[in-house]
Amino acid sequence: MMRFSRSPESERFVRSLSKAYAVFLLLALAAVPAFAIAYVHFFQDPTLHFEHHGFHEVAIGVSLLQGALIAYVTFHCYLRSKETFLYWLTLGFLGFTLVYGWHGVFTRLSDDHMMLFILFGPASRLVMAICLLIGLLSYGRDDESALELKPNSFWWAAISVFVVISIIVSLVAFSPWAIASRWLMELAAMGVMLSCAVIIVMRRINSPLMTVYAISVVFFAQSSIAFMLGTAWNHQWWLAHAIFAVGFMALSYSVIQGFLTTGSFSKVYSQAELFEQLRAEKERADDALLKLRNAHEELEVIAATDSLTSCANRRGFENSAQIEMERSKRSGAPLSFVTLDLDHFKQINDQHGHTIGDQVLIAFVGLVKKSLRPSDILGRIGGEEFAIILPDASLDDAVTMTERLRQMIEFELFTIEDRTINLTVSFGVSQFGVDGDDYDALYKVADHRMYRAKELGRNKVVSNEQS
Ligand SMILES: Nc1nc2c(ncn2[C@@H]2O[C@H](COP(=O)(O)OP(=O)(O)OP(=O)(O)O)[C@@H](O)[C@H]2O)c(=O)[nH]1
Repeated sequence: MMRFSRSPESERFVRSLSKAYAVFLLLALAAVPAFAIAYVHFFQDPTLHFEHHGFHEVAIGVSLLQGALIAYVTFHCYLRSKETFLYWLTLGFLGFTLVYGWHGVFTRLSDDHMMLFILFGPASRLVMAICLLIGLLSYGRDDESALELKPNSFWWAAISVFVVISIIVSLVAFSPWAIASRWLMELAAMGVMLSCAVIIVMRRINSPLMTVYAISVVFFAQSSIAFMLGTAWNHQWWLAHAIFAVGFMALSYSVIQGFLTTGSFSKVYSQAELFEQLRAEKERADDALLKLRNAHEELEVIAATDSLTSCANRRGFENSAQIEMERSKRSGAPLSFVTLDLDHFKQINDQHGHTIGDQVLIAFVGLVKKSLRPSDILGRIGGEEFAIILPDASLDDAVTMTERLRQMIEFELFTIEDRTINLTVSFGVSQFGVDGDDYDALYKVADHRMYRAKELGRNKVVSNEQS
């Protein structure tokens, strides 16, 4: 039966297709107002009006409340993240609210002083657009170390500027440039909002919040087009309000999400980003754990190794001996134990110095290791005393092997720094299960026999009590 299966190529193709479709959806969404504007422009009678002062005042009142609330929330985001972008966004909302308020206040003057009523609309959107643009230019570029909260005086100065702007707008409304300034401000607001969208696209800022932000500014830009095509109270004019309101609410939603998560616009994570961070964190933790384990193992090795000769130290040797004795117990294979002590080593130290003595110990260990089987374990018990575990070796095997070793050492000439040193060693041998059932017993017997070898004149192997 034929089955569909995933292949890297098909996966890549679907991924590219999905990405392209996501871009198309965003573009289509951003362009929705344009369709509505075109529809109203071409199919509605532009003289149709809905002049209702009370409704307008309520609508403006609601948007002012939203503006004030969102300015306050943005301000709190700013207090948390100190991002330059966020104080400009706060200023944008604040400026919009303060200037736009007059548009509502002068609703009932619209019949007699149309320009006084109208001009505050584009003025407020232009103020917001400029703040958004300046903020956007600093988006993600803050030098973390230099982030400092603005003093209170800064905010009072900003409020004063917005009040001054409102006064200027009022004055312009009564001037001969009123109509021209309306067009100029509307075009400027549109241009600045579009510039914001272009910057976001050019800088490839595609975090979820900034995507909503981009759509909002495109909505704002289109609301300016609708305002320019409409006249006060007609449907295009109301539609312009609606488009602006949708953009404003979408932007407010972003701010709320920013506030409820990281308090920052640039540091709000999508689910995908969170998973990516989680994966990276886990990788880091696994890596650290592995390093820790390796370090631990290295430490274990160091703790079980003699630093001078690099063979097992007393602790390491005893551990290995325990393991081998357990193995021998389980398998029933013989196991022998040898202790060895260098003869008259003090004389070597006295004659050649301690450093040469060290070199002799190192060379001695090298020689012994060479003659042992890989399964045999050599350990330095202390000073010039060593021990060997011989797995799978009966007492006879151990004696044969030890005798061979004894002779080899006896005839070896250790050459260290132009000095030739001769060495002999005394050995004591014991067998596991015969001379003792645990490490201490086995060691004690072998050590006793080794001292016996010393007594017998050194350079000997002793493996029983009769010697
Ligand atoms: N160079 C060097 N000497 C060591 C080390 N550990 C112990 N020794 C020396 O080994 C010598 C042991 O001396 P003794 O216990 O009298 O034994 P010995 O001279 O070997 O004589 P016998 O064991 O009776 O044959 C001492 O001089 C210690 O200083 C070491 O790490 N390096």
